[in-house]
Amino acid sequence: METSLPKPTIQVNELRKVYVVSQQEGESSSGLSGILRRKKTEVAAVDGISFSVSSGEIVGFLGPNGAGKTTTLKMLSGLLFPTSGTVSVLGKIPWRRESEYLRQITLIMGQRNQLVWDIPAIRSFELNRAIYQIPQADYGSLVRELTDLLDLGPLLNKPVRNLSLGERMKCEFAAALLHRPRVVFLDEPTIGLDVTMQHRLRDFVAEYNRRYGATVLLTSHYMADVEALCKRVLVIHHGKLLFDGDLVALVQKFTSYKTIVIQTAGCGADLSAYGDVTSCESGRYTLRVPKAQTAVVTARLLAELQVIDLLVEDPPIEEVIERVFAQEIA
Ligand SMILES: Nc1ncnc2c1ncn2[C@@H]1O[C@H](COP(=O)(O)OP(=O)(O)OP(=O)(O)O)[C@@H](O)[C@H]1O
Repeated sequence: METSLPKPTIQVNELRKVYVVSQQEGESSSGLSGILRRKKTEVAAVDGISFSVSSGEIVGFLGPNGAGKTTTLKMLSGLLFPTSGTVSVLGKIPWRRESEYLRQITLIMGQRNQLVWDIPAIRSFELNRAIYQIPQADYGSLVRELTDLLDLGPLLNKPVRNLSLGERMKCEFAAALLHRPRVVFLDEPTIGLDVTMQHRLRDFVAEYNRRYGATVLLTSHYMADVEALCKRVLVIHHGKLLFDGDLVALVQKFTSYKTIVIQTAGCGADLSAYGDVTSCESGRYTLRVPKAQTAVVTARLLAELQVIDLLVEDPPIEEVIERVFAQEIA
């Protein structure tokens, strides 16, 4: 008997979004002629991307500024119509904005806030309770659970404008997840936060995913977020998908060298025969070595020098991603 595979939670096919932008043609002496002589140009912000995400996956969506990430997330959450292509999330077409759909998803944007500025966060939560028709019987326990997970106790009754950025983001997360969405779109959720708060929210996303099996699509310029949360990444550049696969495979595919860090007594020696020396501080040399030669060079370093400690690492993920954007495939 043939068994059919479960349908992906998110299915995107040949998705495109073209913005039409009007631009002033050349220099003009009068403002009026500038208005009259406007040229329309098209920007393909998302240019035919296809991917699918299974239930419960946390997928990182990476790309440089202007790559098309936010535009994609807006289409997936129903805020924008696409120019062409199809999307199905939880079996629904997002831009139809059916309430049954909107009740199962959320979009959290680090640079936008949904909490009302002048009133305490708990009042905004109550507003969301009404909007999402959360039964009164469940509401109390949902608020308590999120309050415990995010340590919101002392924050909920202060006007939002008096909260720090990190405190506000924790309340934003709680407000956006009160209706317990099955699909969570996160657009730069930790932007501008200090390292401790980034860590806190990262742990919270992992816990939310574990507890409720939520599917998460995350954009972040902080690679620590991506490394901690996402086994799989999608890389987008100029609206096109450059890579879809495991983060480990991405590192393997786009790196041609390893970094060897050795601790020696001092920095005086010339180690250029072993590889490119990128730095030395207090006897701690960092060398770049072609991937294929790592084992040989490591053995030589240990045999020929007085090495106190040695570490072999992949290049930092930020560097790998830059290579992907530059399409420098090793
Ligand atoms: N409303 C709009 N009208 C015209 N062009 C737009 C509009 N929104 C975005 N764009 C353009 O579409 C492209 C993709 O933008 P988008 O915001 O999706 O990128 P992004 O990957 O989210 O970037 P960032 O990391 O900077 O947030 C950019 O060239 C941007 O200038």
